[in-house]
Formats: sequence, C-alpha cells, structure tokens
Amino acid sequence: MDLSTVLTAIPFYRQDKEGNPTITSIENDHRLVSDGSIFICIKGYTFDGHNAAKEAVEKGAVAIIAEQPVDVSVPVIYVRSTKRAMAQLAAHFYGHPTESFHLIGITGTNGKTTTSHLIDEILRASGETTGLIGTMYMKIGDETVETKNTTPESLTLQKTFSKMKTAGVSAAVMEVSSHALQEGRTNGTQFNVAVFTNLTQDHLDFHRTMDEYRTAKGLLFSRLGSSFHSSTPTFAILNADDKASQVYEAMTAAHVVTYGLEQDADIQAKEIQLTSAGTAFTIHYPGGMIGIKSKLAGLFNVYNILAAFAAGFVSNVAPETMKHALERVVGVAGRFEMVSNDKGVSVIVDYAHTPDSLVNVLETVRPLTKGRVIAIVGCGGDRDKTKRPLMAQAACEHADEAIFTSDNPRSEDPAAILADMESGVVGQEYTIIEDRKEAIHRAIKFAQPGDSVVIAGKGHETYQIIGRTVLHFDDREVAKEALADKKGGFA
Ligand SMILES: CC(=O)N[C@H]1[C@@H](OP(=O)(O)OP(=O)(O)OC[C@H]2O[C@@H](n3ccc(=O)[nH]c3=O)[C@H](O)[C@@H]2O)O[C@H](CO)[C@@H](O)[C@@H]1O[C@H](C)C(=O)N[C@@H](C)C(=O)N[C@H](CCC(=O)O)C(=O)O
Ligand SMILES: Nc1ncnc2c1ncn2[C@@H]1O[C@H](COP(=O)(O)OP(=O)(O)OP(=O)(O)O)[C@@H](O)[C@H]1O
Ligand SMILES: N[C@H](CCC[C@H](N)C(=O)O)C(=O)O
Ligand SMILES: [Mg+2]
Repeated sequence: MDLSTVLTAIPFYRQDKEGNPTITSIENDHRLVSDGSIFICIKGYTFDGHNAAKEAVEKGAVAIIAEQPVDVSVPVIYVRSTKRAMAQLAAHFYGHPTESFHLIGITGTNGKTTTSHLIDEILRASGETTGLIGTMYMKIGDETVETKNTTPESLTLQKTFSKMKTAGVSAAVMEVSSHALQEGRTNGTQFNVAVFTNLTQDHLDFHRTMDEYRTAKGLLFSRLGSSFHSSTPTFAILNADDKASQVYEAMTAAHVVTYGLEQDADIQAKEIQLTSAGTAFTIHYPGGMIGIKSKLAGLFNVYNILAAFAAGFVSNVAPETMKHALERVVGVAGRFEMVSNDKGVSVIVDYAHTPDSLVNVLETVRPLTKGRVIAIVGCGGDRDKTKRPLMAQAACEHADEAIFTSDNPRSEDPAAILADMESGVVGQEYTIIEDRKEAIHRAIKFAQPGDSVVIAGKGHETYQIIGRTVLHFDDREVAKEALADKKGGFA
C-alpha cells in the first residue's frame, strides 16, 4: 500500500513534503521500525515518541505521523491527535477486520474477564471459531499470547483482529476498559454487541470522578449502532440492577436488552440457590425459561452468567446450547480459585481489587465457612488511592480477621500504601504484614480446620511489582507452599 492510500483513512492532515513511498508496516514504537514503516509519534505518559522520530527514520521509517514539529528527511504528516489518527490508520491498513466477524465488547468495573470467558464458551459451543482479548491474554482458537493491558492500544488491537480474520475467526469477545474507551483504543472497531456488567469505584486516579468514569464506559454504548446498515442490528446488553444502565440506554442507538435479578428485566434469574458447589437458578427469557447449575460461586457470578446468556441470546445461540456451555465452565483462573489441600482449610485466591468485588467475594465465602473468614488484602501502587481505605474497611467489616499486605506497590512506598489503607479503619482490629509471602504463610499457619483464607487482589497474576522490578510471585504457589508446611490442621 502506498502512503497516499494509507492516508485516505485520515482525510484531514498537513503533509510537509512531497513523497508517496510504499508502506510495509505501521509502528508506534520506534524500536520496532523497519524499512518501509510509517512511524506514529505518540506522546505517552512516560515517553514522547516525537523524540524518537529521527532514530525511526535511521531505522528505515519512510513517513512520520506527528502532532508536534519534527525535523526529519522523510514526509511528515501532521494531525491534531496522533492517537486518534493511529486508530483510524490501523483499522484501514488492516482492512477493517472487525467487519468480518461478530464482535462482542464488555465493559464494567468488575466481571469483564469472567463474562468474556463465559461468552467464549457459549460461542464455541455454538460452533464458532472464536477469538478473545482481555486481561489475561489474547486468544485465537486455542493459541494464547500474553497481554500487558486489558485492552491493547489500537495498533495492536487491529493487528490482532486481522490475525483473527486470517485464522477464520467467526465470533470474538473482548474486554473494553474505561482507559481504552477514553484513549480511543477501540476507535475503528465495530462491535455488534456491547455488554455492561456494573459500575462501582475504581480507577479514580485516571478518571478523577465517578461521573467521568461512568461517561468513559458509556462511550462503548454511545458509539454503538449509529454507523451500521439497518439490516445488521446492534445490541446493548445492560444490567437492569445498576443505575448507570439508564444513562447508557439513553446514550445508545442500539437495541437494548436488559438482564438482572431485582428490577424487571428482559432476561432474569429466579429461584436462585447459592451453595458451596456453585449456583443453581432459572433463567427466564422472552419465550421460555431454562434451569442452570453452574460451578461458579457467588451471586455476582449469577449476574455474569446472565450477561453472557443475554449476549448469546442476541447472537442467536440456542438456550440449550448456552446451558451446556455455561454448566461446563469450572471457573476462570484466579477468580474464586480454590487451592486444594487436606488441612480442612478453604484457601481461595481471588482477583478482587476494588471495594465492591472484595465485599462480594467475602460475602460469598461467609455462608460457606464454618469457622472464621481470614482476608489477606493489599492495594496496588500508582493506582486509585481513594479505594485503599474502602478496601481496608471492607476487609475488616466482612472478614473475622483482616491482614493488610502489599499488592504491586510499583513506584510507591509499601508502608505509605498500608497507611492509606489504615486510614479507613476505625475501631476494628487488623494485622499488617508488609511482605505478601509472609502474610500468606502466617494466615495459613494459624488457620483452623473450617476456616477460610481469602487471598485477594492478584488472582491469576504471577508477579509482584516492586519499584521497577517484576519479581515472580503467584498467590497459588505461595499458598501451596504454606499448606505443605502446615502441621496436621492445627498450628
Ligand atoms: C497509563 C496508561 O494507560 N499507560 C499506557 C500507555 O503507556 P505510556 O503512555 O506510558 O507509554 P510510553 O511508554 O510513554 O510510550 C509512548 C509512546 O512512545 C513509544 N515509545 C516508547 C519508548 C521508546 O523507547 N520508544 C517509543 O517509540 C511507545 O510505543 C508509545 O507509543 O501506553 C502503553 C502502550 O499502549 C500502555 O501499555 C500503557 O499501559 C500501562 C501499562 C498501564 O498500566 N495502563 C493501565 C492504567 C491501563 O490501561 N489499564 C486498563 C484497565 C485495566 C482494568 O481493566 O482495570 C487496561 O486496559 O489495561
Ligand atoms: N459481576 C461482578 N460483580 C462484582 N464483582 C465481581 C463480578 N464478577 C467478578 N467479580 C469480582 O471481581 C474480581 C475480578 O473479576 P474479573 O476479573 O472477571 O473482572 P474484570 O472486570 O475483568 O477486572 P479487571 O478490570 O481488573 O480486568 C473477581 O475476582 C471477583 O472478586
Ligand atoms: N487492571 C487493574 C488490575 C489491578 C490488580 C492489582 N493486583 C493491582 O496491581 O493493583 C489495574 O491495573 O488497576
Ligand atoms: Mg479483566
């Protein structure tokens, strides 16, 4: 493709010098530039790509996209926003791959990863070749690639969609974070179905207020349905029990389908039973009802299953097919993952890293526990500071024993993060053990048969980020070691 053809994706720009070279790739990291690349200069939070333009040209870049002056020998295309241009160029360069398959996007504070895996299972059961993009990995068929972000930037995203198209993917599901929506990472992506799980506090470092956070998530719904030919319906799947859904309903041009337990909803769960084996309930949908016995514990997972069912329903998957798929799912790694042992203690590793998810997981564990509920909780560094006291409070209120520890302190002082947590607790007992390994060992050592130990916050993560160092750390491995060291059930 030559430069002028690539540039048809961004009809408004200023080019500083003549030239129409052949373009072999688009890159936004100068280290990946090779002969024939266009290099897009992105002004990031830690690095300004404009400063790498010269080096990119030395490495073979034949054109530069910039929003600030750069002095190089090849044509420079000036645009208002290189991030926005990148999404448009990427979608065009890769041939608008999302037009070739059915795409379901999921947004919401909690439950995206879980719901995306449920939807993937449903789509597979109905015979689709699937793709999945999310917190844990990007998956095409059975092949997975690790991800740095829940929703990658637009270039990686379109490249991945293009690979999906080539691999014959017929339906895909992806998590769409509020960061991604705000930064336009999904611009140029065509969703057929958008799912909303819930909205509670998180990420107030990035979005500043809950209103801004809600609006960012709303972009998934406000962009849905307006650019499609009327013969291809688009659907917004909204949680009737979350009041943000009313805002999203008002924003969208898509068909709206609601799910829920409390408010009147199009797809509703009734006769819910929560047991240690999971959940059992009946889903009522337009024209019928179907019983579901899921191995996923907790009321919040009933919501995730309903959301997945609703997405499958509007994607024309038969309810019977969905039932089989949903009942097959034993769990998602790091979400309510039990660490098996013969010491009579329930050890649960869970990815709860928000106040609401922590309350949910502890409330789920409580009725399943004969003895005490022990919670090990930390809060991430360089993340929303205002959730720290709330998470500490949730641990003290919903567990019998709360241990505060470290969870990816990143550039912050772990003691300062713990002090922020402590500020949320008034008149309740807790223990501070800064070293996460020691915290897990101590909790498991002192747990009695019948007790539950909830290790929250890291879930599937296999690292602890301290400063800039990424150390191997896996809650499940550490818990297993601690259980192996534990004497016959009593410390
Ligand atoms: C705050 C934030 O969103 N940061 C994202 C951002 O990083 P950044 O702005 O620091 O990037 P940068 O390092 O300054 O680089 C700027 C540009 O220069 C380029 N570069 C950089 C270095 C170099 O030597 N040469 C070069 O050309 C880079 O390729 C980039 O194009 O752009 C990076 C590349 O796309 C992202 O990986 C990174 O996510 C970081 C890892 C992150 O932690 N993001 C979090 C806050 C986030 O986005 N989370 C959401 C939600 C998670 C959830 O569900 O709760 C997510 O979707 O992951
Ligand atoms: N529907 C839900 N409502 C509230 N809490 C939930 C829900 N589903 C899962 N959780 C809790 O949130 C944690 C994270 O779940 P999951 O990974 O599915 O969410 P996510 O939205 O993908 O999170 P992230 O934004 O970090 O990617 C779970 O471990 C569980 O404790
Ligand atoms: N997607 C979330 C994950 C948080 C996980 C927790 N372990 C932490 O590091 O805070 C974030 O980046 O804020
Ligand atoms: Mg996720």
